[in-house]
Amino acid sequence: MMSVTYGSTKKLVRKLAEESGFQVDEAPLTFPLTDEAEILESLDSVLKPNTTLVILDLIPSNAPFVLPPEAIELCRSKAPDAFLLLDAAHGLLGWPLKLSGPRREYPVDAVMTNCHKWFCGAKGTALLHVSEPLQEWLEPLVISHGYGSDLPSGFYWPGLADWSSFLALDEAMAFWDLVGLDAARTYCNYMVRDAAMLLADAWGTDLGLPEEVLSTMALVRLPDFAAQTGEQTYEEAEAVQNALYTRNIEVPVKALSGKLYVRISAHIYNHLEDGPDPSCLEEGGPTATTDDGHDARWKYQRLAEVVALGSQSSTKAFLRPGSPAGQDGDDLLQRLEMEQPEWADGGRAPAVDSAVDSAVRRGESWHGRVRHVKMTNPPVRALAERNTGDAGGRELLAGTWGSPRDREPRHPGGTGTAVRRCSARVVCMVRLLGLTGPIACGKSTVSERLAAGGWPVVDADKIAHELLSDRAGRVHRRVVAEFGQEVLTDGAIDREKLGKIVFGDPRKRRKLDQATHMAILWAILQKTLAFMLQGHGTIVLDVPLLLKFPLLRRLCLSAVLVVVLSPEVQLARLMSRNGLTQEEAEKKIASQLSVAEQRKLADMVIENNGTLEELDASVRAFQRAAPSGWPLSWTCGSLATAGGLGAAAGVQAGLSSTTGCLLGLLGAAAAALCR
Ligand SMILES: CC(C)(COP(=O)(O)OP(=O)(O)OC[C@H]1O[C@@H](n2cnc3c(N)ncnc32)[C@H](O)[C@@H]1O)[C@@H](O)C(=O)NCCC(=O)NCCS
Ligand SMILES: Nc1ncnc2c1ncn2[C@@H]1O[C@H](COP(=O)(O)OP(=O)(O)OP(=O)(O)O)[C@@H](O)[C@H]1O
Repeated sequence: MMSVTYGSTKKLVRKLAEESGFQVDEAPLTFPLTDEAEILESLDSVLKPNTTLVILDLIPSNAPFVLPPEAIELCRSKAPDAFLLLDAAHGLLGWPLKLSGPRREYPVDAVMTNCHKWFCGAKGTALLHVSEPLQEWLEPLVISHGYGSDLPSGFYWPGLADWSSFLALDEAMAFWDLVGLDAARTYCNYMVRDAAMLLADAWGTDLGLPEEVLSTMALVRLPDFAAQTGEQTYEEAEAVQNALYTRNIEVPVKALSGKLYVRISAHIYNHLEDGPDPSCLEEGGPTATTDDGHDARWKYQRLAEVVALGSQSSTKAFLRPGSPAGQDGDDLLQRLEMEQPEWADGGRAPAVDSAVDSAVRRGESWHGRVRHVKMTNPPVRALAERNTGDAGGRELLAGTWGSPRDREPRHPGGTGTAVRRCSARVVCMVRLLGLTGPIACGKSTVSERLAAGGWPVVDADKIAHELLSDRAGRVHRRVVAEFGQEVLTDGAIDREKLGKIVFGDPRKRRKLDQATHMAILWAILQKTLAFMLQGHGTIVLDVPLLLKFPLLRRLCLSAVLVVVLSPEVQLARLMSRNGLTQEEAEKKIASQLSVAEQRKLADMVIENNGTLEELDASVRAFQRAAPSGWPLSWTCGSLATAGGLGAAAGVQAGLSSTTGCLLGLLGAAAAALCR
């Protein structure tokens, strides 16, 4: 391990060493560190061929540099048999930690990290990843029901575990999908470097680490205090840290190479004015630093000021803030409060406080409140909007997905109302999400992912194919009657032939629509009802020509998600997927509404110009951020409308007109009552 390895890890290793008699070597480091090569040299000096265990911090808490990936190669070459363990406690935001796959950057034997720090999960959540060949070494601390099955099962049943923190991780992941981890990291990095410079300038000192190894934290050397002599120790660091704490400043102080350093951090929930404008993320690097004197950086200013004043007084006075003014020198806190009254109440940024208060007043649920606070925080909102990049993203952030009723207080009438409302929701809760977009935009690709995330999909294209291929069916009959034998191959409708006819001719396309659309709608309703009866809460209706089904769109759907892409990418993907010439592909595209027109249908938009990985991230973010639950009246409205439409379709499908009319009337009455 290194001299800066985390304190509790060191204690554990030393205890194990005492018990088993192995030797512990610490790679020494001298601060300030000027070059990351010093880290490698230091490691090189302690690694031996018979080293059995190497524990490295990805970002050591005591000296937060990002471990150079070459350190892993070095360990592998100098200590080939060692078990390599990476402690990535600060890694889930600090560094793009890749555990597997060809671009695995830290190919170690095991990685562990908490999820509650930078990742914003609940306390008690963590991640342990062990490389496959070594997984058989791994034993849960408690042997229980799952033991002996596959590896994860062995860990699942340790007894009276409380799963709530673990389950809440979904919320954290959805949050990061929205905000974008890479952008967040960059934002924090600029902010922390900015703050570190400010402090070093104010104190006339230097940084403990070179800028290029910083992630979301930095070390800044404290100025020497008046009576300070010789090497500074851990105890002195602790005393200064406590002295700052009593002045409403919470910052870790470290003693490194005989000097004291503060470790500062930046997270995205820091108030916008604390750091750079998110425009620093645009190409060309950092632009705006907040140097215009408004209350930007007030926390850092305050730290700078308190320490600067402290360093002028005697160390003794600084360490005894409670002493009355005049005795033992200055009472710093009193002086500061006179000079900067707004600093006296210390602590939290006012904007966050008021956001929490107003959310609580509105009676939002815990999740809603957390999301509200996170999303109304200016830098978080700016980053998330930048990440999702469209009005759809903003809708999600504002939590307005679905009916405005979702924003009402959850349980205004007390527990009884809450329970009644909940049971009504359990019985009737269903959301029908329309998924549409121009040809080859990626609807099927998106719906596959939504289905993998647990939302069943009704696929209109697939329904159309099934209807066309049913030789005994009405649709088959009507199409053959309309287009003749020339669309058949071996007695079956040949979609390629039919496509060639209709995609070049709007009149023929209309004929095909007339022959198919009612039956398609009917089948959509049947399949949707089947999914509803199976108890699904959200059902996706993948309907490419949603515009042609206005009743379905307006009356039944909770929201419409449109997948869009640029015309060039669309053309390329269509040609490549269907093996079409440019002319054929252009004909198909021209037979539909333009991308711009389809956008107008959208309650939410997913852009699909990027890679499949990017699409994955957008879909996951969308799915996680979607609210659960759907107000009863909307569901009744949807059901009733579905009933009405179903009746109409039923007539079309051959039921008696009286039955159809009765069903339709019932549906319409229910819809009118409920909406
Ligand atoms: C024309 C047919 C035979 C072509 O079949 P093929 O297998 O080549 O294409 P596929 O069915 O996968 O459709 C691909 C895409 O073409 C577009 N498209 C299909 N039909 C139409 C149409 N009538 N008008 C405009 N665009 C259409 C949609 O974007 C669809 O996603 C087939 O699409 C069809 O039967 N269409 C009529 C039924 C319909 O409207 N389907 C869309 C479901 S809402
Ligand atoms: N982000 C992406 N990167 C690369 N290829 C993609 C991406 N998204 C979709 N594709 C590919 O583009 C093609 C069209 O996607 P898909 O079939 O999902 O579109 P669609 O909207 O369902 O098409 P249609 O309108 O014909 O039903 C497919 O070959 C798919 O694999």
